[in-house]
Amino acid sequence: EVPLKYGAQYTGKRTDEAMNKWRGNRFGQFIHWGLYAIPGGVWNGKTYNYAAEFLKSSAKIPTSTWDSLMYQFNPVKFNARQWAKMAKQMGARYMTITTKHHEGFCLWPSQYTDFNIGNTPYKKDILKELVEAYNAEGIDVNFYYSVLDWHHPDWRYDIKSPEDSVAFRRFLQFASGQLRELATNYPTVKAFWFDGTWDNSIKKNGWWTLEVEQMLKKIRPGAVVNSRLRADDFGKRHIDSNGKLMGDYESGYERRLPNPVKDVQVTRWDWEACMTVPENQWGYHKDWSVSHVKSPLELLEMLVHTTSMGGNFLLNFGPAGDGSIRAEEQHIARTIGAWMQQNGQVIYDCDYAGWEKQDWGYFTKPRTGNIVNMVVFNIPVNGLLKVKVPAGTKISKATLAGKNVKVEEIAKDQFFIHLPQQAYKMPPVIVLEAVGGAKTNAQYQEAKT
Ligand SMILES: C[C@@H]1N[C@@H](c2nc3ccccc3[nH]2)[C@H](O)[C@@H]1O
Repeated sequence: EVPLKYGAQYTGKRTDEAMNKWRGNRFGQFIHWGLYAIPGGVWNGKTYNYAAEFLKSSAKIPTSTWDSLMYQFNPVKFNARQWAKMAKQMGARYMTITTKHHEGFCLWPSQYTDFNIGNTPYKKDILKELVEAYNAEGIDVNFYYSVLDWHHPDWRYDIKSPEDSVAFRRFLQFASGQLRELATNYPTVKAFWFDGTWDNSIKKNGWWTLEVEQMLKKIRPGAVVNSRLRADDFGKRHIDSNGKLMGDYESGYERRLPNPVKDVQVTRWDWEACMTVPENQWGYHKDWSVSHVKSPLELLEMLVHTTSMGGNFLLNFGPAGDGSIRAEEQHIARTIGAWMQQNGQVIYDCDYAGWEKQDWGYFTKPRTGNIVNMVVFNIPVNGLLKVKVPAGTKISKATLAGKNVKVEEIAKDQFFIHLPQQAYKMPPVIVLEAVGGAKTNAQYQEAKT
């Protein structure tokens, strides 16, 4: 091991109450909302198909022009309570909001920059409205914060001169101040989701990333911080030079999920995947016809896949500039919500079962008891669902929607589960009572980084 001052501060999963709640939440709503939602990917009559929140760069818009969008921000259809009710109905247990994205515009009245909601026609503190509305629905609120800031004159992509060092040190003070005010003024915040931390300027200031993590946890004991913030003494990010995860959970899965067979080592720590509905749109884009738009079922399968590997799934919504939620996203919330209403118990507080992944779908395991859940996405044509279980496991009971289903042993540690013949519109859940059987030795090598 190399001695590190700014590397991982601990190893293994946190087991304090705040982290157990963060882990058990399992399903979150990501919200990307900022000035980029006003043009929605279209500039001077031209549609840019790249991510809408990058329109400033894809349309090569000067900062002064982009920043004047602030004077147009007046979301007349914004209703925080309606958003929160929709998220509740979807079954989200937490919500992560972009307090400030790469453009540098702040959804809260920051004392550290005028480029904030207070100087828009809307004027009011949108962040406060959202925190209160979501907390009132029993939904935890986490803050996304982009360190990368296209607006701030002291931002640097790299440090190549003494002037760069002086400017960037001022920038880091600015960012620390903003984070302090976010942690202090919104005391119910539960976690911080850092982004925009991949540039050399941050890699060369790993000390600051540890200082921020420690400051936030001092102001908000129990706060959860993602690995994406952190760089160690040598600029290694997420995982330090000794192969140890920094921060409280691994946050490298952006628009992709770990493979349930090849990437099973991800289960050794907490992690979260964030996902767009189109191929690559986080902010509102007027034209979703240019790429595949994932169906509610595709997204539900990703949620179950994530839970089955011990991770959290953060599904993105990009509200329009007027504060409305587009029809596709409302449909997703309703459809997933209907299934979660009946089956949330196989997601919330559930984890990796340690059983071998099979083609029919995914296993999840509640924290306590000898239950293993099967979420079936691929229904066998003959109605006989073949299940392999760890050596020596006996299945004492199997139920589908509370009714017993026949379990027929067909070989050592292999069973047919007789599925009721019906049209399955949504994935059925089979609850197994399983006893005995050694947990498959899901031990894995420490990551070699
Ligand atoms: C969580 C996601 N991360 C941001 C992002 N910025 C990027 C810059 C370069 C390459 C990929 C990026 N994703 C996206 O805009 C979104 O906020």
